[in-house]
Amino acid sequence: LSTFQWPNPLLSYADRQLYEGPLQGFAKGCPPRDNTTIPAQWLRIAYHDMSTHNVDDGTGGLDASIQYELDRSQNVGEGMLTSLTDFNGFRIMSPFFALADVIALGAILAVAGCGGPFIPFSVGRVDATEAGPPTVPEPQQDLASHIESFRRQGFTPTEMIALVACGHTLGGVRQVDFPLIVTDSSTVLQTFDTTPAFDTAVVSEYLQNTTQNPLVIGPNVTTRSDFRIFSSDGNATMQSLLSPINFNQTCSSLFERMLNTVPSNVNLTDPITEPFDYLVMNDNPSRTVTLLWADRQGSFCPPAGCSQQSNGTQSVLFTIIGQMQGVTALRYPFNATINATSSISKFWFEVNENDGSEPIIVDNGGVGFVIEQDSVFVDIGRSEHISVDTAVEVDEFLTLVVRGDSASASASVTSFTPSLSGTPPFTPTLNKTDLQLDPSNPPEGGYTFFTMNTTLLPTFLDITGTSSSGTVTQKNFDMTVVNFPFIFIS
Ligand code: HEM
Repeated sequence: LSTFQWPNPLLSYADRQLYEGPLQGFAKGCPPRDNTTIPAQWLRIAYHDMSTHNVDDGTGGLDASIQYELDRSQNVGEGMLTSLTDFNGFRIMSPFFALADVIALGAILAVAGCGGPFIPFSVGRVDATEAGPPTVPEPQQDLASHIESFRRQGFTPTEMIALVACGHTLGGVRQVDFPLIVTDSSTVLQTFDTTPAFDTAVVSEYLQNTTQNPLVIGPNVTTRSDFRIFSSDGNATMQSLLSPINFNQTCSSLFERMLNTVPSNVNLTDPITEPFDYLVMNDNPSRTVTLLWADRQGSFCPPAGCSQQSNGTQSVLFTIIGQMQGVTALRYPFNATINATSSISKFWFEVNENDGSEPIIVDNGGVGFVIEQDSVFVDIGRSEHISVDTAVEVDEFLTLVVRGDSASASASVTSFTPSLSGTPPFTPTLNKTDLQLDPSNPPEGGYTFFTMNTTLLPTFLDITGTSSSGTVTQKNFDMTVVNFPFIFIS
């Protein structure tokens, strides 16, 4: 059981993306693409995006400015646009989860997907709205320039050696983009080492002089940047990285710093290192989990009400991150009826292993899971997900029903829709809609009902109700995790 305090939309969402999110499907098993691997492409773009950081004035860093910098020669490469399209395509950007957070998540999944170490995930990045300075190091630059580039990005000369070795254990150099580095035109991509995995082969092959790394042994001495960097301390750092344990520890902590390199006015969360949205425990078939709640007046309700046992269990399918950490979890769903008049102010759980031990109370660190307001919210049960088969196509839309307290005079919804564009920059659309009173749901139980039609494309909604007693907003209603009642019309 964790110390995580609910509600925290950013941490909850980031945790879910890390442990149950869809992005891992492209990283799991280190899958090949474009003669390299998807993870190699994802790791490189994270470094290039971060490369705009300047420690001296606190500007730049991992801020998705890369989406405005793709036309620069230093960002040449098949994987750049493809990776950004991957990240946008999963539609996991949210009002509080920036593209830069998705780029960081991509790098974490990339390293894990190829068998590398876990990198703790901090979130809260902010996307830039324009390009940063052209400060990605390039192979033809000399050692002094590279040392200065890494200093400006916040890394010492020793850390530079390790960071490049950790990065260049994946992927390689493309002939069409770097014809002076990979001169054999029959080679599409020359890998940095002989294994696609995230491992020490890049180090051992370099130290054994068997390396094929074109930035070490390429015919053009000027572009042997890896050679100059790796040998800059007499190979001392490379020798230390021969140990797989040290390699993994060093790469994990340097990548964590790389991903957390953000403009100085951006504050990141503490790192996420466990799935805290759940009770993570071994399976116990005789366990019972009870949901309890207090009414709006603050009292725990009379015997018949305000407690409900879970109706079954669902096992949680963890991503590669959960799998590598060996965690297992069960989710306990509940179906509870709450009296509209007495309503609910907070809820908590009782977990009973039924093995003679004391039941455990899970109450959000003592305060309970507090429902801040019950004036305005989406009425999931009265909303409908409608699918119409027109013989030509299937149209899908939602009829959303919003409940406002009886005095509500008006209600509006601001929707967040991730970019539908095929090309960067991928900027979301915000749309505000005023809601109509819902004729099919007359006022009841102290509530007025409003309705709107929408497509399934928005992912987050802010719902605002205004009455003589003031304005109340339910922020960040996550459309992607709700199963609305489904209606099929043919
Ligand atoms: C002096 C610093 C560096 C130089 C000069 C450099 C240079 C290069 C070059 C020329 C390529 C080939 C790109 C292509 O053909 O598409 C490449 C690929 C790559 N670099 Fe670096 N790099 C540097 C530092 C780093 C760092 C710190 C990382 C850490 C994440 C990194 C990660 C990668 C990866 C993963 C690839 C493979 C991409 C793929 O296979 O698609 N590089 N690098």
